[in-house]
Amino acid sequence: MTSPFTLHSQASDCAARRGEVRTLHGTVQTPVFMPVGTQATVKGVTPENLKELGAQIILGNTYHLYIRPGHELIRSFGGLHKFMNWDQPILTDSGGFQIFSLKDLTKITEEGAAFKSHLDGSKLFLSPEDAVAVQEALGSDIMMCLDTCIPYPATREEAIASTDLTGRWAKRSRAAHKERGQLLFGIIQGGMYPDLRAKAVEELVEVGFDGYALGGLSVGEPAELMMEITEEIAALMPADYPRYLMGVGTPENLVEAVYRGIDMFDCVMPTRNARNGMLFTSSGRLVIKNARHQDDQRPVDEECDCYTCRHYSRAYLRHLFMAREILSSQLNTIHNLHYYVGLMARIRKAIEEDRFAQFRQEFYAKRTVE
Ligand SMILES: CCOC(=O)Nc1nc2cc3nc(NC)[nH]c3cc2c(=O)[nH]1
Ligand SMILES: [Zn+2]
Repeated sequence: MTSPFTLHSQASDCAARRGEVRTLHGTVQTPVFMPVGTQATVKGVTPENLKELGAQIILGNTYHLYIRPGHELIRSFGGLHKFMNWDQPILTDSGGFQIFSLKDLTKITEEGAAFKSHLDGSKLFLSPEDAVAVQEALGSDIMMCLDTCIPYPATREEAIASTDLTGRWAKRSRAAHKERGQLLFGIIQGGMYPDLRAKAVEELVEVGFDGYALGGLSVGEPAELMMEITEEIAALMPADYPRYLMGVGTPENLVEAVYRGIDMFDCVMPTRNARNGMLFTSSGRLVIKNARHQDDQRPVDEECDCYTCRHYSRAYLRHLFMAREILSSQLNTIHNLHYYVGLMARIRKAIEEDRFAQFRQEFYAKRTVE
């Protein structure tokens, strides 16, 4: 197994590292934040907007695309890149998380997951092999194994049963994946039990993947617990392979997880919060509908050079939001994604210059809660 990951520099005073992941559609500089594009679009922005704000790689969602428009249709267009006009890397999740979040609609057996479509209630089934086949049809650069995401809290027995099943499914996913340049990542479960997670790492490394993801976190557990598990398990994940923390997180979560050795992140927060009028800035969060922005001529963030901050005032963005204008989502999303992608660029530079621990101090010093 040759690793797609190259380590450029390791921080001298913490686990943070600067690297790159080679994929079919290009090399991704890490640490990296991946905007979420669930239904073959990052909601509210075009691929050109994404390139301008610096996005390197985006997430597609297997479950949603399987349900609609269907992976065979997308295959007939030459895959997801062509279908959505995005020619840079795409990571597709197995959809496991979405299927299991429809929990009352899902039945898990050794064979796979039987579930009802959230669109029309029709009965569907995905085995680990099916999930790989769907992602191969989509042509994603990084595929994820079908896994079972353990809810929080879960008993040790539940965690053991679910983690062991995820391990058997990972073996089947690896066997089903024909080597065509697409990368396949394994997902570490284990609930909030470090010994179960350590065992899961060992088993997945034994099977051999192109990268390893920490699953089953950011599922409602306290932030401290998420960081404890991340710290302990990241240290056990192969240092010469990409480490991906799924579904995380706030800007603070990203800084803390990079500090503990994580390379890759995805989260709906910057895009979803943008549509709800919650904007990220270098000094904290800003709620645009707040009356105090009504006649404020300043941009969202004076330190931001995104398209939105270069052309529009807080007053205008508040007006668009109050009027429920479509442009509100577009401009707010451009700003929030620029903030997240820009934060990762500043983190990469800090690690290159071996001053990440200092960067982390300064990052907190500036955050006065708005
Ligand atoms: C992105 C890879 O996803 C998968 O294929 N399965 C999976 N997805 C998750 C997504 C998550 N999002 C959050 N919080 C917002 N936690 C997550 C966990 C998983 C997971 O365990 N397994
Ligand atoms: Zn901005």
